[in-house]
This record gives sequence, structure tokens and C-alpha cells, in this order.
Amino acid sequence: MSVKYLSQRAAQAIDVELMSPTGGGFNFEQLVELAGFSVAQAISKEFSKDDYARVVVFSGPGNNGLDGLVAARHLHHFGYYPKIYYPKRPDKPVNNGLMKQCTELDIPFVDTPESGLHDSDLVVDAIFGNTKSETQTGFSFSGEVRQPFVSAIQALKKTKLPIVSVDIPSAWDVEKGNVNESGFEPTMLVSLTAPKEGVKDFKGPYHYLGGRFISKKMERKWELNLPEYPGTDQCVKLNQGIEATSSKPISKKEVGDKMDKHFLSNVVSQSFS
Ligand SMILES: NC(=O)C1=CN([C@@H]2O[C@H](COP(=O)(O)OP(=O)(O)OC[C@H]3O[C@@H](n4cnc5c(N)ncnc54)[C@H](O)[C@@H]3O)[C@@H](O)[C@H]2O)[C@H](O)CC1
Ligand SMILES: [K+]
Repeated sequence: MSVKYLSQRAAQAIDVELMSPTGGGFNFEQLVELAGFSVAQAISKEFSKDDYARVVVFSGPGNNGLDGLVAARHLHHFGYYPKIYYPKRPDKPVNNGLMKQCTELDIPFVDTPESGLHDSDLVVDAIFGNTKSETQTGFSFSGEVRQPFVSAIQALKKTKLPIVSVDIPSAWDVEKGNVNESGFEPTMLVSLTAPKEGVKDFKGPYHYLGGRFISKKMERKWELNLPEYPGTDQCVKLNQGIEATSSKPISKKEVGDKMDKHFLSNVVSQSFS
């Protein structure tokens, strides 16, 4: 059976369930840590530190960017030389903590996408992920990308370096994918929890799954059909050309039916915070 591709709404409902006291019982920092660790490990499987030691991580303003900061820290410990482009830094304990951890390791923060790409072997795209709407009226990517991320995404379109995208290539539509082929094509994608519908368009050679935090119970409930993670690995390589188990996207009603009533209301209040 092949792995299931998730609608944006289902992916966000699963995130909320993972963090619900009546669901998975995780806290947010744990998930970010595991997600970022899985990204670093997946990178180490395909891009050896002998050939791709100099890695620049582009981190966006949300949680996808936090995964990038965690990945940078682990890459440092794995023997790579990461640097970070992190232009918008929300003043929150988790962001400040991760920045401090990277600073303690002397990981440099660069001021422009160009200075990040200069003398690098590999780029990690952690700009946008399964972005929640800013308007709270829906779940679609909220309009046109704004600066400084327009320039960052332009730089990713131009670079010849291999790109590793975290969860979804930034500025692709989470459900419709690389609309009009206007986005960049990463070499590697690390989907978190389960691939999103939009990444059916992904054509690169390396597609991994990371974020090893789903119980068998949740996997059955959401019919995720996750592959087995090998041994102690935090990531698993997916076959190229995997198909969704169903061409019918999960409806809003189905997502609502699967969600515990206790945290149904939290989908809006928590997941948009
Ligand atoms: N369970 C998991 O798999 C986990 C996934 N995680 C990661 O979290 C992201 C989703 O995070 P979220 O914060 O909801 O979205 P983004 O990172 O994409 O960033 C939202 C951020 O971007 C701003 N924004 C929105 N639209 C625009 C725009 N058009 N231009 C500029 N800026 C925009 C918005 O204001 C927000 O600040 C998921 O993909 C995973 O990577 C976690 O690690 C937890 C576990
Ligand atoms: K991304």
C-alpha cells in the first residue's frame, strides 16, 4: 500500500492532534526538534559531508524556519559547516532559544540570500511549509510572497546548487503543487509526518519522509499507510513515483469527523498562533 498524501487541512489537524493532551501529548518544541533532526539525517544520507560540507539554511518566519534552525544545529554536530539566512526573527522563546544554540556553536547568520549561497555546496529551503492562512478564513497560502522572501525565492530559482526542501518546496501550493511551474525544483524533499498533496509534482531524485512521531493508533485513524522507518533512523526514503492511495481528497467533513471534539476548536486557536 502506498503512503497517503495529505490535504493542508488534514495535515494541520494531525499537527493539532499530536499536540493535544487528549491526542499525541507532544509539545511543540519536541515536534520541531524531531522534524529538524530528521531533515539533517536525510541530508546526511544523500549529501556526504566530504562533498557538501558547506550548507546554507534559508529559514522563514514560521515553524518551517524553526525546523531549518534545528537542522543546522544537527548538521554542525554531524561535521558539516552550516550558515543560516534568517531575516525575520519572531521574538519568541523557541526562536530565541534555537538562535542562541546555533550562535553557541559559532554557526554564522548571514544578511542576504546571496551571501548565503556564496561558497556553499547545498541549500536547505526552510522558508515556508504547510503555511497557515494569516486571515484565519481558510487554509491556503496567503497571497503573494512578501519581501524579503521574494528575493530569497528568486535566489533559489537561480541557483545551480542542489536544494533540499523541508516539508514542501517554498511557495508551492500545498495542495496544487508547482502551479504553472512557476516555483523552483528542489533536488531533495523531506516531507514531514506524511507528504502533502502538492508534492505529487515533485520530480527530484530524493524524496524522504521524516518526523517519526506518529503512533500506530494515529496512523490507522488517519489511514496514513506510512512506510517502516529502518532501525533507529528518523527518516525513510520513499519510492519515486509513489501514488496517493486515493485520488479523492479528504473532505472538510471527514477531517472534522476524525478530530476529537475537545481540540476541534483548537485547530483555529492553536494552529494559527
Ligand atoms: N507535524 C509536523 O510535521 C510538524 C511540522 N512543523 C513544521 O511547521 C510547518 C508549518 O508551519 P507554519 O508556521 O504554520 O507555516 P510556515 O512555516 O510556512 O510559515 C508561516 C509564516 O509565514 C508568514 N507568511 C504567510 N504567508 C506569507 C507570505 N505570502 N509572504 C510572507 N510571509 C508569509 C506567516 O506570517 C507566518 O509567520 C510545517 O510545514 C513543518 O515544516 C513543525 O516543525 C512541527 C512538526
Ligand atoms: K520549505
